[in-house]
Order: sequence, then C-alpha cells, then structure tokens
Amino acid sequence: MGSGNKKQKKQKLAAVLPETKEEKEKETEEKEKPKEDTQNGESEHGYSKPRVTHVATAGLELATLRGLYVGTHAFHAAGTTTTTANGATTTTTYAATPLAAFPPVARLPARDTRRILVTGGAGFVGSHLVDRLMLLGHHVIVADNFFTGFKRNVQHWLGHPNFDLLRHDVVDPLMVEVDQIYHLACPASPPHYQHNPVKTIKTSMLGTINMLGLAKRTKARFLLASTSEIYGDPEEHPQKETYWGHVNPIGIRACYDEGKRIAETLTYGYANQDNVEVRVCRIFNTFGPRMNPADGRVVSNFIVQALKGEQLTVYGGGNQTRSFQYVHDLVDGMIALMNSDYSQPVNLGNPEEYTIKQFAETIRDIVNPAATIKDLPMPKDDPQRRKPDITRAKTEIGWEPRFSVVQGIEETVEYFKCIIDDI
Ligand SMILES: O=c1ccn([C@@H]2O[C@H](COP(=O)(O)OP(=O)(O)O[C@H]3OC[C@@H](O)[C@H](O)[C@H]3O)[C@@H](O)[C@H]2O)c(=O)[nH]1
Repeated sequence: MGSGNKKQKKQKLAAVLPETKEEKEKETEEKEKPKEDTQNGESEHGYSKPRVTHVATAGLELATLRGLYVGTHAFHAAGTTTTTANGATTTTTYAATPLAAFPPVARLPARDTRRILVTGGAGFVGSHLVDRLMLLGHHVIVADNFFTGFKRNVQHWLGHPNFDLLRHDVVDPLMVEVDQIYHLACPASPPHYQHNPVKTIKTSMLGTINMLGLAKRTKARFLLASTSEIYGDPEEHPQKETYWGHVNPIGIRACYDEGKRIAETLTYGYANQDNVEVRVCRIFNTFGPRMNPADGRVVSNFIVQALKGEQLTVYGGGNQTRSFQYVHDLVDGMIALMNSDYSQPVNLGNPEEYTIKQFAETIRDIVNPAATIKDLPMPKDDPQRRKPDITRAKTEIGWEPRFSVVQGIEETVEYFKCIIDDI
C-alpha cells in the first residue's frame, strides 16, 4: 500500500512537471519544421517550443490569420464612437461597415473545390475552421443558431461568393448539397452547456442524427467534433483513445459528456450500417482569439481578469490539471483528420499539462504580474486530471501541436486587448 501510494504520487508529480532538458532537446530536434518557419523565441514561462510564424495547413502565414481577428477592422467598426450624455443616460453608438475587400482566397481548380458545411461555424473553434477553409479556396456553408456563436466571428466573409451563413439549429433537419460536413454545433463551456441541459442533449443527439442523415443522403464525409469530456474524470492518465472513460451519467456534466458519447455511437452506427465515411476527433481544452470572454472557461476568465486588474479565480485550490492547445493547432488537426484515411477516434490536444494554479500563475506573469489569485469552491464533478496521449494523431495523421501554450496565451491576450473595452 505504502509503495503504491509513492508510485501514485510520483506519477502525479511527473504529470505536472515539464520533461527533462534532454527530453525537451530531443523533442525539438525531432520536429520536422522548416527552419524559416520559426523564430527562436523561447519563453521563460513553463514549457518552451520555437515560436510559430506559419500554421501547418498549406503553410499559411499566422499574420494573415491574425488580420482576421486582431485590430479594429476585425469588427468592421468604422468612424468614431459617439457618446452622448442625456441626463443620467449615456448612449454609445458605433457604425458597422463592410470591409473594402474580402481577404484573398486561393483559386482552386473545380475538381479540388469542396462544398463544406460547418455546423457551429460562427463559434470560437468553428469560425477559425471557416477562415482556413475559405482561405484554402473551398465553398463554405455555416449553420449556426447563435446560442453561443456570433455573426461577427464570420462577418468578414459575409457576401463572399464562396460563403453562405444560415441561421439554423441542427436539431432541425437541413437540406443542402455538400461534400464534407464538420459537425461542431454544441455549446462547449460548462456554464453554457449546463444552462439548458436537455437542449444540450438534444443538440448532440438530434443534431448528430440530422447531420449524419445529411451525410448519408449526399455521400458527404462527416467529421464529429467530440471531446476529451467523454473520458469523464479519468482513471487512466494520460488518456488514450482506447480508454472507455469514467463518466457520471446523472451528474451536471452528463448532458455534454454523455451527449457526445451518444454522438460518437451514432457516428459509428451510420458508418457501419449505412457506409457513411466518418472521422471523429476528441478535442482537449482549447483556447485562442474569439473565445467568448463571458463563457466562464478558465483561459478567457484568467486573461480577462488579469487585463482588468481583478483577482484570478482558481477553483478548489487549483491542483486539478488540464492540458491546453492553441486553436490554430486544433484546426490543423481537424483538417488533417478530415482529409486522411483514418476513421477511428483521434485525440487532438497539447500534452503540455499544468495544474490550474500553475496556469493562473503563468497567465498572471504574462499579462499582469501585479494581479492576485483568489480561491473559489470546486464545481461538482470537475475532472481532476486531463492530458491527451497523442501517439495516434502523430502516427495516423502526422499531426502534433506546434504552438507553445505561452505563445498561444500571448496571441490570445492581443485579441482580448482589442475587445477589452466592450467587455
Ligand atoms: O475561473 C475559472 C474557471 C475554471 N476553473 C477550473 O479550470 C479547469 C478548466 O475549466 P474549463 O471550464 O476551462 O474547462 P473544463 O476542462 O472543465 O471543460 C472543458 O473540457 C473540454 C472541452 O470539451 C470543453 O471546452 C469544456 O467542457 C476546471 O478545473 C475548472 O474548475 C478555474 O479554476 N477558474
């Protein structure tokens, strides 16, 4: 018993500490990155990776993507903001105008152009995926009910001949002609998906049935955005795709994690019974620009709190762990998976694991070293540890994360600085 405890403690410690210097150097050497793709901007905070200047898919410049969400033009706000005082009332107005020109997109030969549906395409992850697919030259249809998505996330494509935006809830059937479906629609932040649990289950279940039915009719390839939450509060660490999970089926998170589990079951049901071509990615904690500052997730909470000089809210002492990936890595992984021949579930996440307390300190150090940390109660059923095993992603689709958490945070902070006045 004593030695078992020791072993457990050792494993727990190993899980939160960075690898040894030798391991890190070996990992860096093994990365097959072209030299000109990076600048050597190693950080003093936690894990380090070379700075990324181009994303993996089609070697697109990071600066091109940044131009779509950092800076005033990202919201198309033009002219001056007028504030008029009238007694006790203050009215603020702004003028939204279209961009003078759309971002240039690749011109693809007709045989390579795909008609791609992205459900939840106006959300945080979906909108970045839409940017990539548009820039690559495809025709994109976004279906979103705007429960947690925003039109402004895809506003820069409105009116583009390759783009359609539908206000549509996936619990209702959708009739469109498509070649690929990325099915992302579902609130992902715990406070949002717990807000109306029955609706969350309907979204995952009926929404997935409807989109799989569409894939069956159109013979489109279907990719399900599943989640690390299907592993629940895991007893296996790190989590491999072969792990069946440890989920409380009647807990407050069940609407989301059981919803996604049934979505996976449906996906393989349609694959086995109706020969629908399917792909499933299990997405681990992801952050980046266009996160909703009020959605209650830890990265946006900590960054906004630090920028505003408020206390960072760590729940339950902060010894629970999470592994955070930057959104552009995730999008690279989703596109690589969709276009691969691999049909089993694939974890997409960054194995850089932090305790939430370490993570709060990292964000504090980057954003506002004067900020302080306060402890709040732990939410019910909060998973204690989470870290992806990404061996399958590396071997089957040739993907691994390239952004360090620190670079991702710095990029995200730039975005939040642009919108901080509106929060
Ligand atoms: O202000 C905060 C917010 C959150 N936390 C803690 O930080 C950890 C991460 O919380 P988040 O809400 O960001 O995300 P969770 O890991 O709980 O859930 C996420 O899992 C993976 C994805 O599918 C989803 O985006 C989301 O459900 C939790 O332990 C939470 O208790 C804080 O300590 N302070």
